[in-house]
Amino acid sequence: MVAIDGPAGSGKSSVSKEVARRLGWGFLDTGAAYRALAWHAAASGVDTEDAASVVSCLDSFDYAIGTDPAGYAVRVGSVDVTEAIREPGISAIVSAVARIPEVRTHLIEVFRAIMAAEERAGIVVEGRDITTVVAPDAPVRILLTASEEARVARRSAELVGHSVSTTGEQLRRRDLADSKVVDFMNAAEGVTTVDSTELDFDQTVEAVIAVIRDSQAHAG
Ligand SMILES: Nc1ncnc2c1ncn2[C@@H]1O[C@H](COP(=O)(O)OP(=O)(O)OP(=O)(O)O)[C@@H](O)[C@H]1O
Ligand SMILES: Nc1ccn([C@@H]2O[C@H](COP(=O)(O)O)[C@@H](O)[C@H]2O)c(=O)n1
Repeated sequence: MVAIDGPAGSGKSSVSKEVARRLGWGFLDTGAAYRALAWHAAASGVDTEDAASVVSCLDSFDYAIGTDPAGYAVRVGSVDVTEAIREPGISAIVSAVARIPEVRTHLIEVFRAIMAAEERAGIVVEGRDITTVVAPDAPVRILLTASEEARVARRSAELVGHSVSTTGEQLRRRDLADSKVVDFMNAAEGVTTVDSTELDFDQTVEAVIAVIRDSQAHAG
């Protein structure tokens, strides 16, 4: 198993997905669950700033996600929310949902169950607290970083019709809120940092695979 953490826009999901595809492994995007819960709470008419109300949504949160890096759907009940959870409106409210302890406890159990059920030879799991909380014993743990400037530029290239300054402001606000809950800016002991600021996408994938190969070689 490979655990990858990092700040918003550092390339966690795109790089992890490609690494998993090349290795023939599964891929788990944990941020999708927090986003889907934020979507579910909003769709249920709940005030996402009110922790008790969000917690009351957990019983009806029927969440499913695939682990095939070639393509996976995110579902809440019978609704495919794969696209909807990427909307800036969800990005704006997800941190308030993710800071609630009961939510984190619940979703960490969901992640561990998905990881345990993976049938491929391994799984790449990415998020904010995978290296430290969800899977601190993972054989390979990586902090994927990039300068704020590079991350804003990459995210802006994806979000057509949004100004760079608005995108940058949203990314900074989300990192600030999220980093009050978990530390994904500094590598914990035993975690290898991959800084992609000066790397293109393919070089970053190669750098992550090199860390995995190195760890496998040392494990014998
Ligand atoms: N090394 C790189 N060079 C250039 N572009 C990159 C690189 N790594 C990732 N990207 C691009 O940056 C964008 C953001 O990447 P991605 O969505 O994977 O980040 P993330 O860390 O999962 O973000 P978030 O936490 O906000 O979901 C994507 O368009 C991705 O293709
Ligand atoms: N392990 C994680 C993963 C995500 N979060 C929260 O979810 C938000 C969305 O994550 P993305 O990776 O899809 O951007 C993120 O901003 C965090 O609030 C988390 O807390 N822990």
